[in-house]
Amino acid sequence: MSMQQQIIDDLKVQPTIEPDAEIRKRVDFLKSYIEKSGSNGLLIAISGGIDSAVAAGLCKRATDELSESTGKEYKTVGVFQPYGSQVDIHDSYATAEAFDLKYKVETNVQKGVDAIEEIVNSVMPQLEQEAITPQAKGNIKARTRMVVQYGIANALNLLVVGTDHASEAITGFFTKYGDGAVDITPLSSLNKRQVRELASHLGVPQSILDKAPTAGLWENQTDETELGISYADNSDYLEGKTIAPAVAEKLESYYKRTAHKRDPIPGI
Ligand SMILES: Nc1ncnc2c1ncn2[C@@H]1O[C@H](COP(=O)(O)OP(=O)(O)OC[C@H]2O[C@@H]([n+]3cccc(C(=O)O)c3)[C@H](O)[C@@H]2O)[C@@H](O)[C@H]1O
Ligand SMILES: Nc1ncnc2c1ncn2[C@@H]1O[C@H](COP(=O)(O)OP(=O)(O)OP(=O)(O)O)[C@@H](O)[C@H]1O
Ligand SMILES: [Mg+2]
Repeated sequence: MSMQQQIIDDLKVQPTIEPDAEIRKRVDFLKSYIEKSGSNGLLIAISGGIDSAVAAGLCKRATDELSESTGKEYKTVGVFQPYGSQVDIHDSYATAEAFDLKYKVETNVQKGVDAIEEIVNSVMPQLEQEAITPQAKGNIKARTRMVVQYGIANALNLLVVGTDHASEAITGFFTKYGDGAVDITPLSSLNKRQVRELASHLGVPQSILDKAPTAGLWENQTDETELGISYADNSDYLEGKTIAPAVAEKLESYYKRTAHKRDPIPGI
């Protein structure tokens, strides 16, 4: 079997999808998992990007339908987590508006992130290192967001929803135990193109559909420039199409290098 086919099988990607059926299947998955876990609903961190907008739309449908069928309130809590000021925070609010989120809170992570950065930097000279890099600080931002999310989820008995999908899983493009540390991933097995298809069907605001995907961890970061691979190529590869051999090799190299983020923790 080719490595491409092996990756497609591992990440369970379909070459084509029927968006409405996918939405139904994923809403049902969330509903049955909420019931099985005995939780009161879902927490979704909303960044103003497309992945969290799609996830928020699925979450809200799931908890609305459960509330309706059981007569008990199941919540979707949207959490906006800027670091200082966030230029596109209006898109986070637009997501909440589009899906009529009753519960939405803003938890600025700057103080927490800066305090952790200071602690880490304070020991760098003893370890014969310079101050941490912007990339390492970016990962502290993602992990600080996670700590805040779990603080809220613990208090309200909610499940933390992740936005990882196959186009991120293949490159390991997430922070280990940061945005990768969640309870449930309703977008898994979709590539980025398919996430966009769901977004259109769910009614994600146009300004969000038009934006370049970004982790927003440092200035002018975009996924495609950091990785050096377009989401069109990434999605084609995951649909089993032939892409330029050099690009396929790059994707496969990311996949191998980041296996530790997808595998269970190694033990002896
Ligand atoms: N072979 C191995 N086996 C077990 N563990 C291994 C390991 N190699 C590294 N590690 C551990 O993993 C750590 C490195 O992984 P990690 O901490 O994730 O850090 P890193 O490798 O920097 O990966 C983060 C990447 O995800 C991107 N990101 C982050 C957050 C959000 C988004 C987004 O799209 O929104 C994107 C970010 O731009 C960056 O490219 C190492 O410090 C080490 O602790
Ligand atoms: N500023 C933020 N506020 C709240 N949540 C955030 C923030 N930044 C990242 N997150 C969380 O981390 C997840 C991973 O970010 P990622 O950039 O991959 O997704 P996205 O921003 O929703 O979509 P896109 O890939 O199009 O930028 C987000 O979906 C969101 O749940
Ligand atoms: Mg983003």
